[in-house]
Amino acid sequence: MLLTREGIKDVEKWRSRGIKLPNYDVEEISKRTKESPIWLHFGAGNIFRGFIALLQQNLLDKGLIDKGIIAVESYDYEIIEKIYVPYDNLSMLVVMNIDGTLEIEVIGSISDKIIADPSHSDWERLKNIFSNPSLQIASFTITEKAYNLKDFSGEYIKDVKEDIEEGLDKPKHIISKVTSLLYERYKAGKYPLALLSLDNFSGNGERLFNSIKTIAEEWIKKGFVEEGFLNYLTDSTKVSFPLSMIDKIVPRPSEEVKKKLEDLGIERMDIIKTSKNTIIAPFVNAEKIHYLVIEDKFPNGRPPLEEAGVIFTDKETVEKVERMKVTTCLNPLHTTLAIFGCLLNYSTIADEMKDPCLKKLVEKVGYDEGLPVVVHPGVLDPEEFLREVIEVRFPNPYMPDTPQRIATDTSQKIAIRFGETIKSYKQRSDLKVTDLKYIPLVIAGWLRYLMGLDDEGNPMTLSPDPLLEDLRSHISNIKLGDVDSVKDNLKPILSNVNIFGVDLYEVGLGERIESYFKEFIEGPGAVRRVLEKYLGCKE
Ligand SMILES: NC(=O)C1=CN([C@@H]2O[C@H](COP(=O)(O)OP(=O)(O)OC[C@H]3O[C@@H](n4cnc5c(N)ncnc54)[C@H](O)[C@@H]3O)[C@@H](O)[C@H]2O)C=CC1
Ligand SMILES: O=P(O)(O)OC[C@H]1O[C@](O)(CO)[C@@H](O)[C@@H]1O
Repeated sequence: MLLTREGIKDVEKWRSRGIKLPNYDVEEISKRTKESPIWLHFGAGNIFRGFIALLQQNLLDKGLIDKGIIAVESYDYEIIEKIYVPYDNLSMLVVMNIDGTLEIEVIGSISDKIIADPSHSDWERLKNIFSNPSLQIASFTITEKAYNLKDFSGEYIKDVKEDIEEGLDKPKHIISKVTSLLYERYKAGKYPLALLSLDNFSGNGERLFNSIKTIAEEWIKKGFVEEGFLNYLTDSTKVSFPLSMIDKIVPRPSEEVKKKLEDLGIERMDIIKTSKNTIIAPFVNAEKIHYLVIEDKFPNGRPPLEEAGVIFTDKETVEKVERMKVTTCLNPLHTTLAIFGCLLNYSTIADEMKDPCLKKLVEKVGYDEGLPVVVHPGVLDPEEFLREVIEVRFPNPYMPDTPQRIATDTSQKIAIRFGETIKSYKQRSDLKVTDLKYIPLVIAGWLRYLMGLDDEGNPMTLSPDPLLEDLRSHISNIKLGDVDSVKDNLKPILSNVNIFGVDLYEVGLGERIESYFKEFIEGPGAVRRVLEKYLGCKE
């Protein structure tokens, strides 16, 4: 059995194996989408295929719409060559239920794919789509770092610098590419459009807006575009940047799932790692539970995604719900498990939840330190959400999620995941920052992680992170077992407002973190001993 448009025509074969097929004519929908595109999605990776495309498939299945989504890849073209082209843009979603059952569904709602590179023939097509009045949404799952125009010293990064100098014709950075494409839309008739960031961080829409605006302003200064373009971008009845909160755990594809699919007779299910480090397969494995809350600001209309379970609401509610998830009830816990999971040599998040120390640590970070500063968003209940994360989602033994995946880019996430809670404690008159014990313990754990040695003292591979070299230049002066070697080496990190959102010494936590760190490096096994000491979790 082949996952291709031809292959899925043998309907009985797929259905007899319990695999759900699109309830619509995939070819016909693809044709209509190309004639009159409504939705482009930048970032053709796992979450797009396993969540966003599923929502559109639900609407297509119900006959509520007649167009799919066009996947756009601006960074890792191998994804398109190896995972889209050979499978006619189809993907296979494998939902891992908590009772071990799998729900398998072929997703046909990705109607076309585009390589967003000015030197590729697709670029003209992309410009045409951006000039088409029918387009309603350009959405993004491109990872948090892709929105950055500057490095930590405040300088434009190389590609951005060159894009600013060279103008609209050959942009390299995704934000310059999108700004250049928006200029096509502006020239074609100032048509409305929603630019929807679905990346997992606070104020995602605002950050997308600010980055695009910065490029537009630089191009105005250079005379490449006129002021009117900026007016178009800043007029929310024309171009909107809705905020969103996205939540579905979509781990990297697992070998076990691949084998199960092959056992069902499905061929060519190989997992690949691209040269840009994307780990991807023709299938996507994911949990069933998901939440998507979006600010309802779509100047050119949108598909009725509420019929697929999306919550549309106002900006304030999205902000609250997003703060709840990203800064207290899910992602800080995930990062906690990532750091200590790597140090203690765990290979799945679910296994970590069986470790009494780690379960207790996430309970402390979530219930004791996070919940007190959460503002109830109304549309979801924080305590219930947190309970579901700790009791149902993280412990799902069938989810092949790894601490190493979540540890990726920690330096980019830590300000939001922990810094926001620290700031809230600082602002509240009834709370003291120095009441925080477990968040500082996790931050000290991250510094210990950066030593690149597990708790036994064996070398471990650190997950990719754009600041890794920089951070390691300080940490590598410190030796496991030599508390005196700490000296002032942690100071440049812990005082860096760009990393934590606050200077941890100024708020009164720097010394506490240093002290936990010193305990963590006392020698092999110290990480486990320190957790036992502070959590009282020794079995
Ligand atoms: N995987 C998950 O469970 C969830 C992910 N998300 C968000 O989606 C993002 C992507 O996640 P996945 O699709 O699972 O990862 P992935 O690794 O499968 O795909 C990453 C995508 O981002 C693109 N990308 C990476 N760096 C880029 C850059 N500098 N410029 C432009 N594009 C770039 C890649 O080319 C690829 O299309 C996450 O960082 C997160 O913000 C949100 C909710 C759940
Ligand atoms: O740490 P990241 O890369 O943002 O991923 C966090 C994980 O948790 C989630 O926030 C769950 O929604 C997903 O983004 C992802 O599975």
